Amino acid sequence: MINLANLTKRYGDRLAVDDLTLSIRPGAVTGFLGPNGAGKSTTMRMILGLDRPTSGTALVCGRPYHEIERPLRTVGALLDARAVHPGRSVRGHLLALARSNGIPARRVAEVLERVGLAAAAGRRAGALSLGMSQRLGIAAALLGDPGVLMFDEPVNGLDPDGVRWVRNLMRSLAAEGRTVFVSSHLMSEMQLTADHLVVIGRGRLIADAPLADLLVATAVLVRSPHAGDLAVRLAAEGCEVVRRAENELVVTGAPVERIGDLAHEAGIRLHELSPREPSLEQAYQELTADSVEYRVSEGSAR
Ligand SMILES: Nc1ncnc2c1ncn2[C@@H]1O[C@H](COP(=O)(O)OP(=O)(O)OP(=O)(O)O)[C@@H](O)[C@H]1O
Repeated sequence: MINLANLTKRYGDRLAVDDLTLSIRPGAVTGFLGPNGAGKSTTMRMILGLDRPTSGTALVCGRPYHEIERPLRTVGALLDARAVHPGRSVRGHLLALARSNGIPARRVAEVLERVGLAAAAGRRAGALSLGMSQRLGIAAALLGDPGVLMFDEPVNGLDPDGVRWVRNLMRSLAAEGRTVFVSSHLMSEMQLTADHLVVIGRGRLIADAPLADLLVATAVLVRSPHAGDLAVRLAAEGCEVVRRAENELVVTGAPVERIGDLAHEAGIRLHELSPREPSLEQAYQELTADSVEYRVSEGSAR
């Protein structure tokens, strides 16, 4: 459990984090969303005792970070995957961390196995690809078997396999009853990963709600030459289905990805699959419209 109460950080005349009060609960993946410069990293750094709040408190399991004995056993974090001693081996990096935190050395082999780096244990940490560095950073976070985990943009720069791997890991860590707090600017990713969302803009809390609440209005238009069969299938999954024309359905109650997967599993061809109402991406854009610091104008290069 992480508890923030009136958490505030000011840099000069700039309010990076502005009076945040919220709780991040165990047994769920909580996505932490916000445009660039919204204050996500600063919030995470304050939770980890790396930045001092100007006012307010950030508690992990009821205590400020600096009062936690052997903190790696309580909270593990990945903030910057490249922050390793480049000359050390993968195993050596983790062993040094384990030693300085009173963690038994056998945990090193366990976490290397869990993140799929067992075969790379002897490689130099500085020579790893970005994806492998992320895995090493995650291994370090898991070393003390902590109940609270925080990841700052863990899928940045990963290929689709890496992204899927991180997603599954987050979900399994939450299923084990841990608190998983993960920042991202990728709404589509959070839509697939998170159970709960915290959205901030210009340091202020914009939304703190279950993912399902932010997706409530989502309806998906589906066109298929076998719309009737698909409608039966979707209804059996608990979706609400309106047949608008011979080949056309409007479906609510499942995200677009799930509908596509169901059609695929049933071997039903689709001619169109498109969200009609606000998706999380759209809901997020509306929520943060007033708080984007640097906006790219329509039509300019991205
Ligand atoms: N050490 C610092 N000194 C001065 N200003 C800072 C410092 N660190 C962050 N800021 C400012 O605080 C605000 C919040 O930054 P922060 O990095 O927390 O945002 P973020 O949501 O993590 O953004 P991004 O997604 O771009 O990483 C920004 O305006 C940033 O310029």
